[in-house]
Amino acid sequence: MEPQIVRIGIKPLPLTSALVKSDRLLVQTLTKNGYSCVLLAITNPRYRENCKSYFQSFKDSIKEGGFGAVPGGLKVPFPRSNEVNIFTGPHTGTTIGMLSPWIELGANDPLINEFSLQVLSNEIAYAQFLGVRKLLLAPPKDLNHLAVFTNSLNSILHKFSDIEISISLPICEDPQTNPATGELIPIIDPLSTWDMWNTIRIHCNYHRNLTVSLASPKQNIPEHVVNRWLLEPIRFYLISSSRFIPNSKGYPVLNKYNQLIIWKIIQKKVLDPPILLLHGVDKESDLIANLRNSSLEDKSSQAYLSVDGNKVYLGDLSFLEYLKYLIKSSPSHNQLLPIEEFTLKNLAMANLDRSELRSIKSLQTPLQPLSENLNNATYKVFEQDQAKYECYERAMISSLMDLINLPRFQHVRNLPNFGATAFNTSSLTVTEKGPEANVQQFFEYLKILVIGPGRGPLIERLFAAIKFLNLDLDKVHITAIEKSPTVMVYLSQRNQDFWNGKVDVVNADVRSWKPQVPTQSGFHLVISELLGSFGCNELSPECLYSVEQYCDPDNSIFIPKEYTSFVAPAISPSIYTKLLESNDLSKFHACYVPLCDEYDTLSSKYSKLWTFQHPLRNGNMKRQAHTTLHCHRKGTIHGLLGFFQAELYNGIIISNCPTGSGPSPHNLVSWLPFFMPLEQPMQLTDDQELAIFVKRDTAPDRVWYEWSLESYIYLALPSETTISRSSNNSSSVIDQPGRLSMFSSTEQNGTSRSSLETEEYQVRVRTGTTRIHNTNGMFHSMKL
Ligand SMILES: C[S@@+](CC[C@H](N)C(=O)[O-])C[C@H]1O[C@@H](n2cnc3c(N)ncnc32)[C@H](O)[C@@H]1O
Repeated sequence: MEPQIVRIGIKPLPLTSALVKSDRLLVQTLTKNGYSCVLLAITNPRYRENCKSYFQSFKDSIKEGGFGAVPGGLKVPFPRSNEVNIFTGPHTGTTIGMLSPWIELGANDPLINEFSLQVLSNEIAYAQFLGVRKLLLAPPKDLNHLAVFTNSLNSILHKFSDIEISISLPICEDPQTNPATGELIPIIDPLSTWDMWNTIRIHCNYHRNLTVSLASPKQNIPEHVVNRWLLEPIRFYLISSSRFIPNSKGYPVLNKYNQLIIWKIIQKKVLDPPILLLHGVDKESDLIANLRNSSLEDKSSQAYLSVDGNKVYLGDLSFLEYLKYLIKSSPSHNQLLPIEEFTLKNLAMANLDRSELRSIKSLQTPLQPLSENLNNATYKVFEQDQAKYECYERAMISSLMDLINLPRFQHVRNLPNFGATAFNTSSLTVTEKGPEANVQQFFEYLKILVIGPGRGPLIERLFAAIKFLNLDLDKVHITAIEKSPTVMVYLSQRNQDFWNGKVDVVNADVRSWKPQVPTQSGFHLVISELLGSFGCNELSPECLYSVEQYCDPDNSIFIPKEYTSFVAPAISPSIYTKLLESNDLSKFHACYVPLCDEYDTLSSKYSKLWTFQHPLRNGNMKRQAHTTLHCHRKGTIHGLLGFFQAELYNGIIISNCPTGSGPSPHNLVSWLPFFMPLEQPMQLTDDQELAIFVKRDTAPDRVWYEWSLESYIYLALPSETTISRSSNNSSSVIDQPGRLSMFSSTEQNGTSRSSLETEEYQVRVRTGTTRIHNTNGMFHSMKL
């Protein structure tokens, strides 16, 4: 799929539409002027008046007990030709429909609600007839009856299965000004509009045809609000002309924060970018237009249309030109993490079908390099991660230095003139016939084992490290064990062509491999990269444990030396929707590698689960961890994101934790996170605690993870209340085993129990829980 071109549309003023009269002429003229689409109201004020008077007479007849005058008898008239704004024609392909904002879909009065639903149904049916498939709907007016609104909306979504309804909302509440002082009052809940959308979407069970359209903010808004919206299906991003300011030449420009939001949205949503929708640019009284009209000679950017001899103002095209410039300059204002840029670019080039991207097919299951052979393209993608190989090379240099400082390996150091020829690793020239020729037997080889070299990038780096240290290659013996027979063909060729056969390349599974010659045992350095997104999920512990018997447990060095798994609660409505649409509950019990534009963590930190250190010394590969995390912000958790951090050697760290969990380079691109979904999303309000349980379990032939969550709030209760409630066991919400976890803040400070009678207790109350997922690895496991 090619990266999608960002489109710019326009919402003309109702007056402009009325003056032009022909919707076809208006849409075609505006698209000729450079807009991709035009938003028009489906019906006009005449329809509103007609509907309202029908409703009034219906209500009157109910009162009078007239014929058929029961609420069920309401039948709102369908719009007539003089009551619609859009007619058939080729232009409907570039027309977006706006549903009437005057209806009250959320009215608690059943009659008004039914009336509104019927008006909406009529408008949608007409839009469907025209082939206008994307419709914009105004937000609910009465937040106290949101359920009424969503119930009507839900029935509409089910009735019109090919229509997309986009609810328009401000990206964030606008701050109010204190009328007395004129000062801005800070926004209490910057996620309030997101919260409204989230409720609507949950009520409608993540319906695929329900999207959101966001209005750009008046003031700068917190970054976490933008990030939250980026996970949502944003169809239109509305930009009012009032958000623009004139630059020094009088041209309209956006301020920095509005520019950044647009760049972030179009970059992160490059696979399906929203349409940028300008409105208000055809206001005759527009400040910027007036300013420019008076200061500039050039009026060429003012668009007009001649209708019945009159000039109708279509707006100032410099707004459109500015947005085009913003889109064009987006690549030089990168808002993405290196891994996001890398994977989105690869995805955009992968020529995926659009519907595939939205389906469960786009959810990859994690690679299993142990049980499946990777293909050439996958290895090539790995090899693009220069930062990873640089870390490995540094770890190799550092570990080799430590080894050659040992008295027994002094002889490996420094050969006169060595390095002049032998370590040109791209055409390695070794003078001996074979690795053991000319080498006196009393020398101890420095024996290095590379496990799973793939196409050889780690071996290449190993030669670079040896060259850097100017070691005597004759006294180094390198064995490489690769289990995939297919990549072995490439690796053997590379060994002959570039490494002069210096590497003893073995095609075997390291777990069943046995050394054939003395140089193939007693390894001093073992290098591998069998790490998955969650650390141990590519079964590195199992593979590395099997070679410990051929190493010196006290002196051998393993790269990586250790790796730790982490988790964080994940927000991912997009993955949840895909899993839901699969109609297969078992899919909620498998693990995935998500696309990088469809997840975020709800907590700012990650919870550490477990660590594998090499050598392991014992064969216990089972692990489990029960940890807690604090979530400051509200949100819906759709799963857990798994990450890892690996220490390659003495402080050289690699990790895929996005905000870092240690001094790892920020530009690693190999590992997206690991995703463990929840069958039932979990709602959290602000400042809740999350308890996470994850287990790594094993059987002789496989390894799997199980996971579950619980959420808690802390309540401050006077001590008497706490004691009486818990002593009579009347409350099931108070954490019963947690009577141990009930604690007094003063008690923690060392004050005696007897002095606490009137103190406050903090009680940890469980507010939610999930089931245990993937019990006994029934749905997902990694084959051994
Ligand atoms: C993640 S890839 C890394 C490949 C290479 N190091 C790179 O950076 O491109 C893991 C490699 O280890 C190999 N492998 C996995 N388990 C193995 C085992 N038990 N024995 C030998 N090779 C194994 C796989 O075939 C694959 O080539």
